[in-house]
Amino acid sequence: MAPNLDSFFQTVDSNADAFIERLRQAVAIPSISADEARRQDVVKMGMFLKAQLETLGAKMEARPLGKQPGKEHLELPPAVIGRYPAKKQEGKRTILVYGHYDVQPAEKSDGWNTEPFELSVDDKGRMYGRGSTDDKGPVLGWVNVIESHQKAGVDFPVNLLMCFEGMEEYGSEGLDDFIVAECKPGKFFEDADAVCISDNYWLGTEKPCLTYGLRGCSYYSIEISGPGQDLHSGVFGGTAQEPMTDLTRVMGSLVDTNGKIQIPGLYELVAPLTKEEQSLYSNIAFTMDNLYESLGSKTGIFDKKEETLMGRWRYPSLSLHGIEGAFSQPGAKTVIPAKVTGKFSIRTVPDMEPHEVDSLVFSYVKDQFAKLSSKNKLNVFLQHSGKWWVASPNHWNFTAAAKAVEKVWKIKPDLTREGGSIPVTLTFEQATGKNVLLLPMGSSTDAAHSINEKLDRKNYIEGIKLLGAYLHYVAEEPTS
Ligand SMILES: NCC(=O)N[C@@H](Cc1c[nH]cn1)C(=O)O
Ligand SMILES: [Zn+2]
Ligand SMILES: [Zn+2]
Repeated sequence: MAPNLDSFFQTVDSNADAFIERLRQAVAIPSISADEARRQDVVKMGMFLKAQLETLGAKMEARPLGKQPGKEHLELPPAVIGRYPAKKQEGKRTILVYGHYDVQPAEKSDGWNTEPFELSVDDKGRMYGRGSTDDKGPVLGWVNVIESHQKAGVDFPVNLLMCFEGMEEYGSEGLDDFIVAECKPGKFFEDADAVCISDNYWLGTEKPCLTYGLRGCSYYSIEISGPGQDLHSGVFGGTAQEPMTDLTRVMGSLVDTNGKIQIPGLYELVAPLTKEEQSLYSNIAFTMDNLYESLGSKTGIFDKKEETLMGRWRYPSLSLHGIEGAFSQPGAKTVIPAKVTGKFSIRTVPDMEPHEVDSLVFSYVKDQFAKLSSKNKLNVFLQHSGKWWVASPNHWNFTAAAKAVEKVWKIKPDLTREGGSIPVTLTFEQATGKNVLLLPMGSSTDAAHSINEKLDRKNYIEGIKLLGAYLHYVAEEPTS
């Protein structure tokens, strides 16, 4: 029997302003995991979340994850874990949900139209702010679901286990071992029947999706050093070998303008495209205009949607991210940087094994540098890596989510994969041995990681209904 969700939905609608206020408070905490100076804010955000859930009666714990690898002076932010209702309801399914309370860096001077850490809602209901869609909106979605059930007087349909981390945008450091340990018998997550993660996006702006695949991410640094300190280019230019010159040439050799990775052997690690898989792409509701809208330009590599989707989901990509130590301020400083560190990452796909990718990368970078015959020094290393994940959508967890989408959005969802990475997804699948579903709240134009990140009010409020409806359907769905 379909669950009666009317009073829950009405309560979400009548509390919408309070839920937006909750998001405003969360966005105001600059919980940037990549910035050491913001570590206290990351912790503050974790404590904010814990307090909100405790007020609603959830049993919460902030679990320490130890020191940050490579930065032993820094404590990792805690895993905020919880259970709602506090006491297990026997005979009901247990659903484990995951999200992250850290965010990507953001400065107004990057080009934001509004202050990144002040939620700013425009007349079209677009709620701008760092973390609004990635991932504070979806994480607070679960909090709002609990509150709406209480206010509506509706019985909570499942046992909810929660796992919220503060280092996702920095490779989920410390979390894998914690999850594995907590899924063991007698531990916090032992009785999870299925897992749900809301931390990705629709392909366009109109049609919701359920996601069953992610690319992995292997993130590298190339460090090149030479002079003992930064130099005056008038005094030393033409007489010193310059680290930045070497670095840009090595970085420029990694990938071409059309995204083709230049590292020999890399594409040989990729699973071949089958006829069956090839036929899936044309049925996905996605257009080149969806791409151009979210890209903010028409500078896509491919002209066809199928190639674009495959380029995003099932082939690897290599992106250059930045150079630490390089001059990047306005003006015309005539400096020769003494040491520069180039950052790039490779999004990996089935069947690429991260350690095989590493060894191809390291030997290619070393070869390219050797070709320069430079007297400078090279050090190339992996910062972090997370493996790709592809699951089966033929499972009651996905069936329940599809019913919830139809109930809330009045349309059947597309089944999609995603170009981004959520490193712990695979860890949850392996540690629990249960199905993992990605259930996105935001849309393709949300600009996660970019300037002017936003979440549409409609996606937030209907998204809260979707998460709640999913819990009701998943409670009733027969085992598949
Ligand atoms: N919303 C998920 C997300 O943005 N994930 C990050 C994960 C990551 C990997 N390395 C650094 N961060 C992503 O970039 O896909
Ligand atoms: Zn995220
Ligand atoms: Zn992110």
